[in-house]
Amino acid sequence: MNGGKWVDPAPFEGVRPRVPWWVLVPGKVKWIAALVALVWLLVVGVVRLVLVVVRYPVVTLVPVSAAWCWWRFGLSPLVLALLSLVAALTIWAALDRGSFLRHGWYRLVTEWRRATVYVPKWRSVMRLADLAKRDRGREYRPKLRRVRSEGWRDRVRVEMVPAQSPEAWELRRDGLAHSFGARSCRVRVLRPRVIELDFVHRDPLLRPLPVPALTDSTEVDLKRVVVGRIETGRPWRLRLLGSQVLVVGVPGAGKGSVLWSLVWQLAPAVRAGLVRLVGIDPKGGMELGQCPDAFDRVVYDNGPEAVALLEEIAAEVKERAARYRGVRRLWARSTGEPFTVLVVDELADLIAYQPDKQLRERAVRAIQTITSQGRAPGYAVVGLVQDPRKEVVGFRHLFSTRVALRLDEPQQVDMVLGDGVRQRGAAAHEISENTPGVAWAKEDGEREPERARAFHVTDADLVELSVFLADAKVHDFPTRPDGSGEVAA
Ligand SMILES: Nc1ncnc2c1ncn2[C@@H]1O[C@H](COP(=O)(O)OP(=O)(O)OP(=O)(O)O)[C@@H](O)[C@H]1O
Repeated sequence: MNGGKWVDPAPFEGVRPRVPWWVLVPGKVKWIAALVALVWLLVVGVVRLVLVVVRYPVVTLVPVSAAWCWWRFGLSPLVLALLSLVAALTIWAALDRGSFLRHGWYRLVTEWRRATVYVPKWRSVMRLADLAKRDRGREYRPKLRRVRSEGWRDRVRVEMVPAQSPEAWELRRDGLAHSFGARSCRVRVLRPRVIELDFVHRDPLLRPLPVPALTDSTEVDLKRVVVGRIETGRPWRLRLLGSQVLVVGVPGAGKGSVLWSLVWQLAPAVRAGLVRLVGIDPKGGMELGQCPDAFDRVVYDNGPEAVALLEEIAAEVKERAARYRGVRRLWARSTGEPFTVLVVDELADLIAYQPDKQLRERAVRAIQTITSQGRAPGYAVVGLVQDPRKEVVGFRHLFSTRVALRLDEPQQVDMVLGDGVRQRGAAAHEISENTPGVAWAKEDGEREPERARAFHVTDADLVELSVFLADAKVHDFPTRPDGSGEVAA
């Protein structure tokens, strides 16, 4: 003892044995923890198994069913079942190829591509493309979700890592396409944190589309006029009511086909007087002169006559707008007034290349009035242009629907479709010369642009259109002198 304190005469100097903490946990708790861990492992295993079956239903369920069939009934019934399956699939493919591809073949392709392309390469591509991030020793890797193959493209759903934006993926589109063996890659945002990558393997718009048959039905929906087909096979619809349309493309890109597809679909309504077409063709009638019967009025010039027509329409727009003010917000059939579509081929000839400054300025003012105020009173402008530069169409923003056919430079795509749309994949400057009529279209307010092809309206179709739209004429047939009315053979 030292002043009331205990002093150990011989302190223990050996290494104290270190026992793991769980040794100290009471036995009962250990048993419960082991049970919970076992159940957890079991649940994880079952969930993983279910996920594998959900992701690869064909390659898991078919062999498992075959094995069960063999074990239960023997080899001969199994062979018979497999032959019946092949026969059923062949009949299905022969009877309805579309549904066989969609629900049968593409499912198999989906599983194949997921298992052989996306899963094996995902981790390394994400790391090399700098899309996976490390923080405090933990790796944050984008998650590969659902894969769907549609033949021409694979849709790969991805859950981004925190703090990642779709722009990071848009910047790496080319690298991703090469890494996963696709021709191109596009990025679409589905919802917060989830994007879908389209890996495109071939162009579904390679073949020209014939125009549909002309009908007598005047029930054309001016908000969704079908002018062709989009990549997925659905109709390509252009909005005329409540919108202004700008179509841009280099010579030979197929601007004419977009224009005539519109006119073709409007033809029954034009014939019934529900829609009025007015045209200006500064190329002297090279384009609109192919079917003048479609137009209520048409001017083949970019001079005073064309400007006077524009000013007349601008005045009509103002007058109708004044009448509608406070009564209705948007034109409707019930007004009894025709919906007017002003078609201007080579818009730049009127508003940029016209050498007379006064005429040019008057044309710009009139077109600006029609595009900015024409929406509500039922006036739509369809402007066709080869060159989208600012000096040429300084008020591109007034056109709420913009169509970019084949263009020369990437900057032109930005000018037509707006900033950032090309980065998402709308590469109008990469459209092939061999596919005229293919375009990227974008409506204001919609994030994603659509790739589509307009109907191919041939010269023969235009003759048919002229006949359809020409006023009914009564022809006098030669009659016999006796007045019997029979035509001599
Ligand atoms: N949708 C289409 N499908 C198939 N071929 C098309 C299509 N559109 C146009 N073509 C063909 O491409 C060629 C050029 O088309 P078009 O004259 O319409 O181009 P454009 O852009 O109007 O040219 P320009 O500016 O010189 O008038 C024509 O031979 C036409 O037959």
